[in-house]
Amino acid sequence: MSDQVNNAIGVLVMSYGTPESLEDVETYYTHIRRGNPPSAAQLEDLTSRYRSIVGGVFPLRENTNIQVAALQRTLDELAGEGAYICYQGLKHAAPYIEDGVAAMAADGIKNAIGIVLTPQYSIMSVGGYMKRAQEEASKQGIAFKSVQEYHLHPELIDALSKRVTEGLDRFGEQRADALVLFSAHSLPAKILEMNDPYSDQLLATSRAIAEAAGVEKWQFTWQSAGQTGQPWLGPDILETLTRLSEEGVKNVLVTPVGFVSDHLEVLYDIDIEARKLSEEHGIRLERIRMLNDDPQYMAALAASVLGLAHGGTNE
Ligand SMILES: CC1=C(CCC(=O)O)c2cc3nc(cc4[nH]c(cc5[nH]c(cc1n2)c(C)c5CCC(=O)O)c(CCC(=O)O)c4C)C(CCC(=O)O)=C3C
Ligand SMILES: [Fe+2]
Repeated sequence: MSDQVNNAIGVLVMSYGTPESLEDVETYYTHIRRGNPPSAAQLEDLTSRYRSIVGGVFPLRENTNIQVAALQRTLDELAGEGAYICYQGLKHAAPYIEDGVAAMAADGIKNAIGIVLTPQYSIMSVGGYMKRAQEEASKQGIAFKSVQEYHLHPELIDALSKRVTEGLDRFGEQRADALVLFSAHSLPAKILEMNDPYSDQLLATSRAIAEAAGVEKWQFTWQSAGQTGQPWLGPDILETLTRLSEEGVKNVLVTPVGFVSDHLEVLYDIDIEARKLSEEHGIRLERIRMLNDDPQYMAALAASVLGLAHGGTNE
């Protein structure tokens, strides 16, 4: 098959990946740790966090599947069936990024575009996905371009601002007192020395949503930092919530801007861990509904892919 040219453009849709099952957590965690197996205590800690969010199926796996299928439908509608073919490529689970590119090659695809299911660029995060995809594409003889970021796409901002409005409405009479707390996955603080755009892009997304939703009371905080012995970007959401409670804040709408799915960092780190601390501090914590396969999110992804296909360049 691979000697036959396929004129469709391959779209490599990349996401973090999640274990297949609770038995698979060790393999997954070892991959995240670049081949170093976790200690028994680290493994138990991660497994127990998954146990508290997983009801048979791992939410991120299902949500990535749903997102890729919805993006395929959106591209079919916009460009005609067969013009673009989506493939999944995961960072830390099968089908890995390299598997996705190899599947394109097996189908005879010669031109491909990569896009990651997170809106902001960072050398350590999106840059890592793109490097692996580009390397495999070169090996397979596929011309590859990548969408670097889409953190200010109007459809994305509009979709998120609607969710903020809807989340604030849940506070009822307390709505005017509620504070919108934007959050994103922390990264090792050494990215600050690399001139990385990550934090500026996260703030730009947050500011644009606040403006679109007419929100005046908002802050940004980090979440889900790793324990590596090195400093990570802060303040962490748990510290921020403690400080807010000391300042008398009683109603907080957590709005993750770097995540687009229901998964561990949302369902555990916010919904269980941050909520528990908030309750102890007398804060009512609500969270926006995640985008998952929101049609406007799909429109933002599709427009980014089509923009690059029609002559846009890698930045
Ligand atoms: C920037 C960023 C995003 C957002 C952008 C993107 O989506 O790419 C993200 C998302 C996610 N991170 C996830 C899970 C984990 N990340 C870990 C560890 C790490 N994350 C890092 C960064 C990021 N991570 C980093 C620098 C590490 C340290 C190790 C390393 O240098 O790579 C660990 C190890 C244990 C722990 O630290 O808790 C786990 C289990 C899941 C899946 C959840 C599920 O399965 O439902 C998702 C969506
Ligand atoms: Fe992570």
